[in-house]
Amino acid sequence: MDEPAIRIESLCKTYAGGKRALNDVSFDVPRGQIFGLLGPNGAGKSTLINILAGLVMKSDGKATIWGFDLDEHPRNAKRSIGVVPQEIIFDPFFTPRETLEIQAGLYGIPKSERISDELLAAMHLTDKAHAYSRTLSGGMKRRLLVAKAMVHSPPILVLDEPTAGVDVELRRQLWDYVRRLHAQGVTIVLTTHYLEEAEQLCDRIAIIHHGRVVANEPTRELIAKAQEKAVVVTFDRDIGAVPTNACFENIALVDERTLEITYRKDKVNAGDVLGALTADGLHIVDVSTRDPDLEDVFLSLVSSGQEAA
Ligand SMILES: Nc1ncnc2c1ncn2[C@@H]1O[C@H](COP(=O)(O)OP(=O)(O)OP(=O)(O)O)[C@@H](O)[C@H]1O
Repeated sequence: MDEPAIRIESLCKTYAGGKRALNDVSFDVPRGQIFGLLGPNGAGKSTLINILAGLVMKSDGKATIWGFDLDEHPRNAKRSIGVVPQEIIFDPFFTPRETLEIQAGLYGIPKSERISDELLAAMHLTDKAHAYSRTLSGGMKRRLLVAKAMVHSPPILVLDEPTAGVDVELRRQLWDYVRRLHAQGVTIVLTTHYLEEAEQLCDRIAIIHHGRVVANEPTRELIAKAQEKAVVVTFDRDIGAVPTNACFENIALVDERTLEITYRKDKVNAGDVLGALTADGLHIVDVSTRDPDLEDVFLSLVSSGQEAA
C-alpha cells in the first residue's frame, strides 16, 4: 500500500489581519520515514503543523492524515497523529503521570490499555512520575510533551522544533527515542533549524520559505546537491564550442571567454576539470572556485523563494 502517512494538497492559510502564512503548499510524507520540515523563522512550519493538529483552521486546500481527510474524518485523522508543540503548555498542578492519564482519557483509552508508565520510562521520567509538572526542568517538560503526544500510540509523531534551546544530552536522548519509534514503524515529522541534525536523521527533507515549498527531496539528493562544487574558468580567447566531458556535471557560458563548470566533489577534483579543459586545447588564464555545502543549498533555495504577499 503506497498511501502516504500525510498528504497535503494546495494548503493555504491566511491569518485574520491578512498574513498569508501558507501559499498553495502540497507534499506527501511517505509512511515509515523520518521527514524533515525545514525553513527559516516565520516560514510557516508551525502553521502547517498546527493545522494538522487541529489547532489552526486552514483557509483552503486539503490535508489527509493516515488516509483520513481532516475535514471529513477529523476524529480519525486526529487519532492518527501525535503532535509535540513548540510551546510548552501544561497544567502545572498535575503530575507527569496524571498528565498522561488525563490525556489517555481524552482519547477514550481504557485504563488496562494505557501505557503511561512505559512512556515515562522511555522519556527517563519515572522518578518524576508523581512530582508536580511545575517543578520539572525545561528539558523534563519537553520530554513529558513527547510522552503526552504518544499516549494513544499514533502511527505518526510530529515534533515542532523539539530541540530548540535544548542541551546536547537531552537532544541525544530525544533522537534515540525518535529512532526507536521509527524502528517500530512510526512515521516521524520534525521541524528543526539545525541542518546537521536534519541531515543525520531525516530520510527526506522539505524546505518551506515564505509559505511555499521550495524543495522536497530525499536527504541524500539534497546532500548530493551540496556535493556540487563549481569552478569559474577564464580562457585567453573566445570559446568556439562549449567543451563536454564526463567529469562536468553542468557547464554554462558566463561570457565569451568564461565558463562556469559544476562537478561532483565526491567523484572528481578541480584538477580533473582543469585537466579536461587543457586537454581540449584551451588556455586558462584565470580560475576561481565555489564550494557549496548543505547550508548553501538551503540558503540558495530560500533566497530564491518568492516573497509571499
Ligand atoms: N496567530 C497568528 N496570527 C497572525 N499571524 C500569525 C499567527 N501565527 C503565525 N503568524 C504569522 O505567520 C507566519 C508563519 O508563522 P509560523 O509560526 O507558521 O512560522 P514558522 O516557520 O513556524 O516559524 P518559527 O520557526 O519561527 O516557529 C509568520 O509571519 C507569523 O508571524
